[in-house]
Amino acid sequence: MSFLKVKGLHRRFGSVAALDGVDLVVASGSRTAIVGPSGCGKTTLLRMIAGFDVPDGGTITVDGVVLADAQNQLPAHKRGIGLVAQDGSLFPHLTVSDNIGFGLDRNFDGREKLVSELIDMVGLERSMLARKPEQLSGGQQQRVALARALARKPRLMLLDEPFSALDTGLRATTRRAVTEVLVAAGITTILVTHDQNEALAFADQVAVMRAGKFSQIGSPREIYARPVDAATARFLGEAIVLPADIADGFADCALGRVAVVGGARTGRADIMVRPEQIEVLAYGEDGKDVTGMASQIDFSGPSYDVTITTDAAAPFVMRLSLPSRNVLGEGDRVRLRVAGAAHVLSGPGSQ
Ligand SMILES: Nc1ncnc2c1ncn2[C@@H]1O[C@H](COP(=O)(O)OP(=O)(O)OP(=O)(O)O)[C@@H](O)[C@H]1O
Repeated sequence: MSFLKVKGLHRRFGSVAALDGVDLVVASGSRTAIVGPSGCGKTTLLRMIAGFDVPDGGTITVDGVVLADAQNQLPAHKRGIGLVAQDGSLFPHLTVSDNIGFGLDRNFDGREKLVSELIDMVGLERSMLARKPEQLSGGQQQRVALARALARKPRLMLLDEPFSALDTGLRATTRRAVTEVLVAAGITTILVTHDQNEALAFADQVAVMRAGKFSQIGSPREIYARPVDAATARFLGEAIVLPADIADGFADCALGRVAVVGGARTGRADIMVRPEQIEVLAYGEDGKDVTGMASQIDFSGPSYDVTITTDAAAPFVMRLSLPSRNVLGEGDRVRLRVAGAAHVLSGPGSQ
């Protein structure tokens, strides 16, 4: 069931079209991740939904109620939407307890109990309630910011790169903890992130933004395996894009004859395979496989990076990361095979 609907949203700042016709539908209780390069409009969109900025055109509705359109603007505090920003934005002079309870009525009898429940919910010790934010780690501060946003029982939670200031380990732990809390509370959530792995791991719907609009919206697997174009493919991970001749469900390309998905497309088109689909096998005579040579080996413990150049008259060069079980040597010969199907990218010139 759709919960949030954004339709035709526009916002200009001078000559910059920060939002250039954004459409988005978010289902009740779901998790959406918005990814896209810096400056593409992600924060502007969240600020519009939260009610901190006003669109030039388009509509935002939640549960069938219009929050913003050309005529109406529901004030931010009446929208029932929580926002957790990159730095948590805690009040430095207030204790953790007062930060969490900030939006609650001072005279509300159950205030202390609710604050204690919220700190439990985000997995922090109650002994931290008396501390000031500066006495907490970055990850703990983000959990307090989440508890503060949850205190107002939001219908929709907006997370604007809330984990980006944390180092890799803490980032994954905090993300998992926050996801658990939001899922348990059944709160519809939108996460903005630069980190494609984070987006794919967090969301049931990923929306890829480019220059003020979404280039593709879909499930993490769909977006990863079936990107609309090469730019979207590369934004979500390493991609090998190569020209091919397509007929009868197969593509003839520099990696041999590869099965394709993507409709009844025939003729010349670009195809994409993910590097993990490339099987690098010991060299040997097998007329079906493409052969090549290894070079530029960078060993980094569990895996290593290697450049493979195919043996064709017009060689195809690709950089792969392989597990360190059998590290290839400089100049080693290999056979190559593509596991699974390649994806046909849409349109000419999608490279
Ligand atoms: N208040 C403002 N005044 C002028 N330009 C603005 C304003 N806010 C945003 N912009 C511009 O609008 C565009 C979109 O900005 P926005 O902050 O939404 O991008 P973003 O995708 O969130 O970027 P980042 O990932 O770097 O945070 C940018 O070109 C930005 O410079």
